[in-house]
This record gives sequence, C-alpha cells and structure tokens, in this order.
Amino acid sequence: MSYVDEVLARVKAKNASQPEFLQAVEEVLDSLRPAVEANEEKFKKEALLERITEPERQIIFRVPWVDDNGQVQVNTGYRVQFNSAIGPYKGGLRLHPSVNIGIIKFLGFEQIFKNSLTGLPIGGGKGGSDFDPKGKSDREIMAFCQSFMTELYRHIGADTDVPAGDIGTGAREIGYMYGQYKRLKGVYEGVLTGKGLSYGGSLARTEATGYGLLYLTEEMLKCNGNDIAGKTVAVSGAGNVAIYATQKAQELGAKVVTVSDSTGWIYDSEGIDVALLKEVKEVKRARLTEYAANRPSAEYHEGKGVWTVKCDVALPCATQNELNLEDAKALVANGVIAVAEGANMPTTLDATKYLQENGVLFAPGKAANAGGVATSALEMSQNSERLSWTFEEVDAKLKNIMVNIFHNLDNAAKKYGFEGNYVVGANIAGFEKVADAMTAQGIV
Ligand SMILES: NC(=O)C1=CN([C@@H]2O[C@H](COP(=O)(O)OP(=O)(O)OC[C@H]3O[C@@H](n4cnc5c(N)ncnc54)[C@H](O)[C@@H]3O)[C@@H](O)[C@H]2O)C=CC1
Ligand SMILES: O=C(O)CCC(=O)C(=O)O
Repeated sequence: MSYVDEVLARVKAKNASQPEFLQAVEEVLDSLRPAVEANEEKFKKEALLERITEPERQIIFRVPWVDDNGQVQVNTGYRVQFNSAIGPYKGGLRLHPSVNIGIIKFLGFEQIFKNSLTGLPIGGGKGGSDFDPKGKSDREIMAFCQSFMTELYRHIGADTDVPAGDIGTGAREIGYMYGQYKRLKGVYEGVLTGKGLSYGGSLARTEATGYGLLYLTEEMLKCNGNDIAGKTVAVSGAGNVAIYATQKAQELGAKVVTVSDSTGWIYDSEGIDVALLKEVKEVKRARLTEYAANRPSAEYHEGKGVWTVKCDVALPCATQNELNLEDAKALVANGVIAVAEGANMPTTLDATKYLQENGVLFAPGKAANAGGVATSALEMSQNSERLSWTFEEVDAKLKNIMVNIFHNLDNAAKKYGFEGNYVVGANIAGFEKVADAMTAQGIV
C-alpha cells in the first residue's frame, strides 16, 4: 500500500463520523500523490501526512446567552487551529445550525493550502458555532457574540490566531466580537479581520472574495483562449461572496442570471440587479422573494435549481456540496465551459471528476476564493503598520495575488504531468510550501 493510501485509511478509521472532513482530506491527499511519491521515504519517516491531517489544537466550548424573552440559550463554539507552519492561524468563523466539529475541521484543513497559495504568511484555522443568526434581533446577536468571545479571546491574538467572517458572520458580528475582545484583553490590535473601516478594517475586504473569484476566473479563461466578457453566468448563494462575484462579473461584461438562498432561487433574464440584491440581502436581510417582488424580469423558484439554467460559467458561492453529479451533468449538457468555486468545497468529488472529464475548466475553492483571506492578510499588514491603503491599492494587490495563484497552480499541474488539472495544481502548490516549513521546523 502506498504511503498516501496508508494515511487515508488511518484518517478514515479515525474520523468516520466526519464526512466533510474525510471528503476534503481525500481530495487533497489523492491529488498530492505525485508530489508525495517524489519524497515518499522522507515524508513517511517524518509522518508528514499524519501530522498535516491532525489539527494542532481543537477548542470546543459552551456559549450561553440570553434571548429576548429572558430565556437562556446554549450553543457550542469551536476553533480548530489546524496548522501554524507558515504563519498565525487564519480563517473565518461560521455561524450556522449545521456547524459541527467535522465541518470546522474540513474548513480548517482546506484553509491550510488556500492560505499557502496566497503567498502570504498565514497558517490555517477555522471556527464557528451552531448558533443560527437568522431571525435574531440585534441584541440577541450581540449577546451571542459577546459570550462567544468571552471564551475565544484567550486562544487568539494578532500574532497567534486571527479569525474573520464566513457564513452568518459579517461586519455586524465582527464588530460585536471585536468590542468584547478589546474589553476583555485591553489591547487594541488586529485580532480579527473584516473589521469596520472606522476601527481598523481594510477597504475592499468586503468585496475581496467575490472580486478575487472573478480575477482568477478571468485569468483561467484568458489562458485557455477565452474571455469572461459576453458570457452568461450562473451564481448560487446571495451572501457576501455571491453579491460581489455578481458585481465584478457584470463589470467585466458578463451577464449573471441567477442567485439563490437556502429557500429558493432567482432567474433574472435581464441580469441580476446588484443594487437591489444588496438592498434585499445586506440592508433588509430579507428573502429573495423580496427581490422578485421588485424586479419584473425576475422569476422566483422554490428549492434548488440554479444549475439547470443554461450558462457558460458556473460560480457556486453558497455552501459545501451544493453542486452534485446530477447538477454537473445538467451543466455539461447545457454547454458550460468553466466552473470556479466561490464557496468552500461546493462541488462533490464525483461532480468535479465529471466536469473535468468533460473538458470543463475547473478552479477549486482553495484557489478561486482565496482573495478573501489574502485581503484579510493585507488588513493585518495595514494594522501592523498603523496605516490604511486606498481601495485601488488593495484591489490592485488582490488582482495580482489572484493572477499569481492561477499561474502557480497551472505551473504545478504542468510540472507533475497533469496539465489543465487545477485541482492537482492547487493542492500541490499549496502543500509544497507548508511541507517545507514543517520539515524545517522539526517534529512539532
Ligand atoms: N466571506 C468570505 O470572505 C469567504 C467565504 N467563503 C465561502 O463562501 C461561501 C459563502 O460564504 P459567505 O458569502 O461569506 O456567507 P453569507 O452568510 O454571506 O452567505 C451565504 C449564502 O449562502 C446561502 N446558503 C447557506 N447555506 C445554504 C444552503 N444549505 N443551501 C443553499 N444556500 C445556502 C445563504 O442563504 C446565503 O445566501 C461559504 O462556503 C464560505 O465558507 C470562502 C472564502 C471567503
Ligand atoms: O478572511 C479570512 O481570514 C477568512 C476567510 C475564510 O474563512 C475562507 O477563506 O474560507
């Protein structure tokens, strides 16, 4: 049995109840085979793959808070500090009822390679809670965030672990958490990213993940003799990533015809009206029915269905495993040419394989959505220098980072004989730097 298969079998046996984590590990280890085989004896002796698949630390804690009826509610909080070989742990906090330790581990594991791909000094971590922000009052959100930070603050810091937003955690939640951290620790430091502009946030962080997704998609299409301008694009999700992906796609001359949320989806034949989408989702925190009610060209459909729409480019920007084999078949039948993941692991393993086998350009999330965390690292730099850069400066750095990421993974894929396989390219390019740093730092 090869070293990769031995480790895969061990990880499966040990984490049998964590399907998302196993899916992420399987995808990464499987595509690392050529890079691991080139150093098999050394990696095996150092147990490098066993170490990289085992978090350095997992913190699980109680989060009690009081709702508007005076009732005490209890949630579970998580922070998985997965790997600090190349920098302080860095990764978002997800607030969603589906959150459990396996989901946080999958996200933290992905984050190691994504953060390495940015070329910036950030390690991998992720956290969150099974708290559901939907339908909660501002006071309830604040009560939860303060309680969550009352435990988390002792484990994080500007040079140790720097959390940020993710599903359910936006500017409002980061603000409440930052206030509580400062109150408890008495230090004004860049411990969180995605902060408001009045207290250390970076211009363009809000837009960064969606914009970055389009910069990488544009480069991937260009290097394959194509162009984003004039394309019809299907986007899923209607949150931070989806909104700014839609905005940038349209700025680049594409037409985005869909968005979705957890209850339904929109088909807008005229192209999504981004100002209206922002009003519905960012200001009113309402359902997409509200978008349809105010837009004559839009149809609202209940349930899932974005991937049945004819499009050239598909950008899944909602959540994990939202694009399955059946969806991939529908996309291919409708002539899709590229799929780029705005969300983390939105495409199932069999769907990814089907898309690649059918000649679809496929950019995995750890490369395609790395613009968010890269801009978070730029926020950390600005906080350290006590300076703020202009929107244009940050946006230009972001674009440069995304274009470099694409070329790094394209080159890594070519180097190992997998030209055009950007999953293999991203995993190997992300892994090499982390493996090198882990080896250099000894057995820790
Ligand atoms: N915000 C960021 O900077 C980054 C986010 N991501 C990933 O992008 C994805 C979206 O995150 P955000 O836009 O930040 O979150 P968000 O909370 O702003 O929006 C999430 C969107 O996805 C939809 N959604 C969530 N669960 C769903 C489900 N089960 N079925 C259908 N739709 C669902 C929600 O209705 C919402 O429209 C996640 O996978 C996240 O991990 C990745 C990199 C950075
Ligand atoms: O900006 C960050 O630190 C976190 C981004 C994130 O959670 C992600 O890349 O999935």
